[in-house]
Amino acid sequence: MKQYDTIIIGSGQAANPLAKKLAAAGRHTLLLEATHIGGTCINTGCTPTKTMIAAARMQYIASRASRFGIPVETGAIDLTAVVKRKNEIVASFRGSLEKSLEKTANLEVVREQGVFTGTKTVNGRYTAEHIFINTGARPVIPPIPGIHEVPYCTSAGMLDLQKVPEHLVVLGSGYIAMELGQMYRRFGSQVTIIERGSRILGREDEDVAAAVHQVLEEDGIRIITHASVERAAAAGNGHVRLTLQNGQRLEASHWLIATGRAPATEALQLEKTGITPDEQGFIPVNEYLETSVPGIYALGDVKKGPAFTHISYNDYIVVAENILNKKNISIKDRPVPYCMFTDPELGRIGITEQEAREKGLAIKIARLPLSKVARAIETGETRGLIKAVVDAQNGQVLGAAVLSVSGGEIMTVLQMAMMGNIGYKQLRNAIFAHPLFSESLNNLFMTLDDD
Ligand SMILES: Cc1cc2nc3c(=O)[nH]c(=O)nc-3n(C[C@H](O)[C@H](O)[C@H](O)COP(=O)(O)OP(=O)(O)OC[C@H]3O[C@@H](n4cnc5c(N)ncnc54)[C@H](O)[C@@H]3O)c2cc1C
Ligand SMILES: NC(=O)c1ccc[n+]([C@@H]2O[C@H](COP(=O)([O-])OP(=O)(O)OC[C@H]3O[C@@H](n4cnc5c(N)ncnc54)[C@H](O)[C@@H]3O)[C@@H](O)[C@H]2O)c1
Repeated sequence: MKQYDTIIIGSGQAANPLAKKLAAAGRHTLLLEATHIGGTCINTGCTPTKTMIAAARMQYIASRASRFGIPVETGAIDLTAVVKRKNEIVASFRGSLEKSLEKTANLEVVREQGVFTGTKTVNGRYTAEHIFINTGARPVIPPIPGIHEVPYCTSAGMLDLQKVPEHLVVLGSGYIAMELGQMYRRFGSQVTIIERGSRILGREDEDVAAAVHQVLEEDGIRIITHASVERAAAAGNGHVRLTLQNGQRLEASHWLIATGRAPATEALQLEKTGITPDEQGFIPVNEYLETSVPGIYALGDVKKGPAFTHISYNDYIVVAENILNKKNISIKDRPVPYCMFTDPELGRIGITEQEAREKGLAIKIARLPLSKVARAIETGETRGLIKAVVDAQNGQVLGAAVLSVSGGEIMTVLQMAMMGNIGYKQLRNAIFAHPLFSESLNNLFMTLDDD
């Protein structure tokens, strides 16, 4: 049995900085990774999608150039070149991470799947007092009759296609569906999105989701809501025939399943540690990310909660500070900003209007269409809106949605205001450089000018 101070299972977004930090603090650390160093974010998530979405935006800009007086001829996109650029960027990110882990003293990286064989024992030969589980999540495949007899893709497979799909049908309408659906539409595919709920982006406010819906329809994407696939069957030449619950039939050259992600806990054999996952397989943790077994922690998507890279990274900060610096940092009430990388982007922070009303909070809503923003008009990017939820009593910003070019960056300005307790009246009168998108925060909060 090899004894370590720390074992980390999975090279996710918390694992890598944590491994380096603990090793540097003199703790003999083992990092086990089943496939690629860098986890989902670098290999099949954020990095590759945002790299390819940049190509789709380039195509969009080129296609509109003549409206700006610039004579640009656009043709079919070269998907092979797009994928090659993506592979190079992914390889460079992964390569530099691998190198930095390799040269970390006190750290061993082993390419193995981690499986518990005892409370604090992994793979029958490694043991440690502290064990961190950072194994992430995998796509959920819904139990649709016929699904396993036809070809379908998950998000990872969509990033390696060498030919633009003729007709891409996307199941689901979360971030993956929105980002990849719009990307392939811009690459030249016919795209249909199927959502079982009454609208896309079910967690967002209705007006915000409606604005995204409008953008996608303007881009030529067909969206079918209240729809579920009753069965799937092969339709010849590699195509798939999907029958909806109302009898409607769709023929897809490619079928993307984007119906959510489930925690990667099955292979861990958690029963050997005494940890009981919840009914969806997530590992329950307390506000310090400790599981029910002292010394074992769960970080990132494998625990329940928002599944984003920056949240997993913050999980690392929380445990590193608490263990090494004897702090008492909790994940309770931490801000959860996020950004959906459609074009325009949807930057989000804090509470939605819907959540605030359900809680019975006294709120004011500030709303500004991008068509009223000088910078948006000048740059020809008037699609979208900015919306903020404000505490009616003390004027503090409680949440915001920014559907705009650079919407994530503008949202971050509002996040900073929330972190610094800067109320809407200060933002309304603040001096922002003209003509920035962020300058429109003056106008956004002028819409609340009742005093
Ligand atoms: C298509 C896509 C796009 C995304 N875009 C964004 C984005 O723009 N912004 C954002 O914030 N988030 C995005 N996300 C989400 C983001 O990728 C995750 O939230 C993030 O990677 C955090 O993951 P993690 O730290 O939990 O672990 P992961 O990054 O999922 O890594 C887990 C690692 O553990 C390994 N592993 C699993 N089981 C075992 C085992 N038993 N033994 C050893 N190793 C194991 C896996 O191989 C993997 O390498 C995206 C996700 C997808 C799928
Ligand atoms: N920009 C980003 O930060 C970003 C980008 C991509 C992914 N992610 C992360 O990846 C995770 C997974 O994303 P996702 O888009 O797969 O899932 P999701 O959970 O966000 O959305 C799934 C959607 O599929 C619908 N759905 C589920 N089953 C269905 C069915 N059988 N038929 C039709 N519709 C169905 C749901 O109603 C929901 O709208 C998210 O939690 C997110 O945190 C983040």
